[in-house]
Amino acid sequence: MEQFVIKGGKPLYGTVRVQGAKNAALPILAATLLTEGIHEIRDIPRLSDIKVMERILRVLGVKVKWDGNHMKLETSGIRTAQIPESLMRLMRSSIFLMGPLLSRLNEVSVTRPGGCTIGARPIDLHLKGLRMLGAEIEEKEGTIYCRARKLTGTVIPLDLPSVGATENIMMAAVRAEGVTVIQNAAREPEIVDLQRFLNRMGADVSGAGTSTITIRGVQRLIPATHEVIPDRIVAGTLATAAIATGGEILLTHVVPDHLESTLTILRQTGARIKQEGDVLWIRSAPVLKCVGKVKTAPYPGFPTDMQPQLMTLLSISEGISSIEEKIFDGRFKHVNELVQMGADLTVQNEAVEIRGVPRLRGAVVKATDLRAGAALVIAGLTASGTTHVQGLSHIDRGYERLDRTLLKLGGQIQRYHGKIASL
Ligand SMILES: CC(=O)N[C@H]1[C@@H](OP(=O)(O)OP(=O)(O)OC[C@H]2O[C@@H](n3ccc(=O)[nH]c3=O)[C@H](O)[C@@H]2O)O[C@H](CO)[C@@H](O)[C@@H]1O
Ligand SMILES: C=C(OP(=O)(O)O)C(=O)O
Repeated sequence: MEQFVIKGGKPLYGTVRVQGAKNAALPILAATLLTEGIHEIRDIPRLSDIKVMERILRVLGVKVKWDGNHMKLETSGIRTAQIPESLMRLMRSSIFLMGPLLSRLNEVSVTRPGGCTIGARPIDLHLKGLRMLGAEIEEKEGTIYCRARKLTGTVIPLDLPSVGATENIMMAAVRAEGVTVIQNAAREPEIVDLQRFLNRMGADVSGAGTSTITIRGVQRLIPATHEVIPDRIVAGTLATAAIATGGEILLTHVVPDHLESTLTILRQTGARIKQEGDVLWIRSAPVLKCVGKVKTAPYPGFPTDMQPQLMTLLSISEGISSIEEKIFDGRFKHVNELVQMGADLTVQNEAVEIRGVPRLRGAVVKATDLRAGAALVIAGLTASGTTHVQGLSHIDRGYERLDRTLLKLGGQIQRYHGKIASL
């Protein structure tokens, strides 16, 4: 079993270039299926989720060539519209294949996607959107069959601003006849990046970043070259780790505007943060302070994907804070692990009350999802003694060589394969 062994107590110092965004790269890779030809997608993080997307694309008939973090995809030879259950199950983002394949081949069959256990995560809004565009969808023995003789633009009001449903509908609608309007669309920066890529392919999409996205159907798309945006959650995670360890770091390749809500809260702990162009400078404070009440919310609110990492930081910040999780109903699995490390946390329905303690202590803990894993790594970096973080497959879904990045910043972290004698 792989694990990180972390000796806590070293402040992080140094400079890191932030990786490209997983949540931008995954839908964009799926969107390359919309038309045939050779696409080039640049700055893709080398993550296990990207590997799964690559495997699915290859099964569908796409030829893929890597050059460092850049990927060339030849999408001319698509030979099937069926995605095997074994691959669908590996991640939530497999659902992004629905929209593009339906548009390109008029049919697609998938099973329900897998992914981290952070809540129920239904796909009803994805299916509702595709149905409203004209798809017939039938679920039989676990397989969702989706067919459309023709897709036709319409007004699609979303019951809630789902990121994935917004993206799936955008991709399905780019070649639909007429105009599609997504109301109550999600506004995340990754959606703006998808719009940029689709428009580079010749689509006519506007409004991403606002609650109303308009997609005017076009007849033809062309392959495109695109560089994905920097990962705002990775930037936020590293900033949080620097503050928690009492360090000082520079992050390059960042869009500070994308991190506004995160930086506002991090500053309330007393940390100093300056931004200039695509660089963020973060310096911790001698005493970290509590921040009162925080609620996760759709963008531009405080991101749920930063909630566990912030919880670790507030666990060692003086005073009482609370975090309410408003997006996912099962995203507190890190709480017990942090308590095991000495955090003083009380769960009250959707919220956790956090009473800051002077220091966490090392323990053997397990990541049960991606950001919970990041939170436990930060906890290990600040704790007294040694922390063993298990469940690295979750962390590897979203962070490119996190251990190497932290080592470079002076963190004492090692990845071990197999059993460790002292355990
Ligand atoms: C690959 C990617 O971009 N993942 C991000 C995306 O996930 P994802 O796209 O899955 O998240 P959504 O925005 O869709 O989910 C938000 C909420 O809507 C609910 N919902 C969603 C779809 C649906 O059909 N029905 C429904 O009820 C979900 O259960 C959840 O409670 O946005 C989340 C919220 O910012 C982030 O945590 C994920 O990192
Ligand atoms: C929940 C996340 O991702 P996904 O939607 O891919 O499971 C995440 O990135 O924190």
